Amino acid sequence: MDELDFLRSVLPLDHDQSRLSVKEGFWTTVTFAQSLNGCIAGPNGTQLILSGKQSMIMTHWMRSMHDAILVGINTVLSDDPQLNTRHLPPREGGYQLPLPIVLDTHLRMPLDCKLIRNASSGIGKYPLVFCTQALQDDIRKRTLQDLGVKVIPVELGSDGRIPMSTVVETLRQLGLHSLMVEGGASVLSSCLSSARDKLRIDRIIVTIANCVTPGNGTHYDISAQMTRLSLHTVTTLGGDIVAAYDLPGNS
Ligand SMILES: NC(=O)C1=CN([C@@H]2O[C@H](COP(=O)(O)OP(=O)(O)OC[C@H]3O[C@@H](n4cnc5c(N)ncnc54)[C@H](O)[C@@H]3O)[C@@H](O)[C@H]2O)C=CC1
Ligand SMILES: Nc1nc(O)c(N)c(N[C@@H]2O[C@H](COP(=O)(O)O)[C@@H](O)[C@H]2O)n1
Repeated sequence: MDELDFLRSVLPLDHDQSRLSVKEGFWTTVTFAQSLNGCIAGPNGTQLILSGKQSMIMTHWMRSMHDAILVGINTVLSDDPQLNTRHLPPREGGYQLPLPIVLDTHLRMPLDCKLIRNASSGIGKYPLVFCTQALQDDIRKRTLQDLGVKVIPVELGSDGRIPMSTVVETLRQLGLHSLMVEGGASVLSSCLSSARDKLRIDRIIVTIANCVTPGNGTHYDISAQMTRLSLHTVTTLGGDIVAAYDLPGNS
């Protein structure tokens, strides 16, 4: 099985198998890469390239299939990600890029981050940033908006965070139909925790890279009880294991 065969077997794709096909509803994929000892980043959130070449290409194909891609602000601060599809083979017309979504409660997004720089150079979409309602009239909001960033202030949940249900509802209202959640650790924790009540997760896709990572690496964690997922499909890509899971109760 290659990267595309894997994705065809785990995602509901359209007739030409290039995009997710969920016209009426909304599809959420949660995905991340981890080392064999369960780390998604190094100590203090230092970025680690865990995925091998093939599983990284699989992630970029997955990006090209979703309408939006979401990360937490710490991921932007530590990795300065591009969230694009640059590892895919060049083709005429390029690939549709997902809209970058950042959960940035206190609007800490650097004005010179790659997401903004790429968009202003015409090689990416301007990110959509969710922040607290308290920053509705803040100068930081206006500064980001002046650069082209779309900022959406929302009421925080009882945990002081942006509720994932509000994010999904907003994306639906914007006419988007699919979201790929890429992390980091806190976002994965809150998504996998809130899956029990508000956020419907349709597929979890994990790359288990063939590496062990040193030191006190970064893990995600959930405080709720143990949950057994159901294994949908598993394959190997290069030296990595790539597995797709469903949450219990999702049909
Ligand atoms: N291996 C992988 O696949 C990935 C690894 N990472 C790694 O994760 C690390 C960053 O993880 P974290 O520090 O945990 O930060 P994070 O990227 O998950 O961002 C967390 C921050 O987002 C904001 N936020 C607002 N609403 C939230 C909500 N509902 N849930 C969670 N956060 C919310 C808060 O300010 C919170 O502190 C980086 O080192 C990065 O390299 C990130 C993505 C993928
Ligand atoms: N699939 C995957 N494998 C890894 O080894 C990773 N470190 C990540 N990290 C995620 O990808 C983002 C970087 O994106 P760009 O390469 O800049 O497009 C990083 O911020 C994490 O979200 N993913």
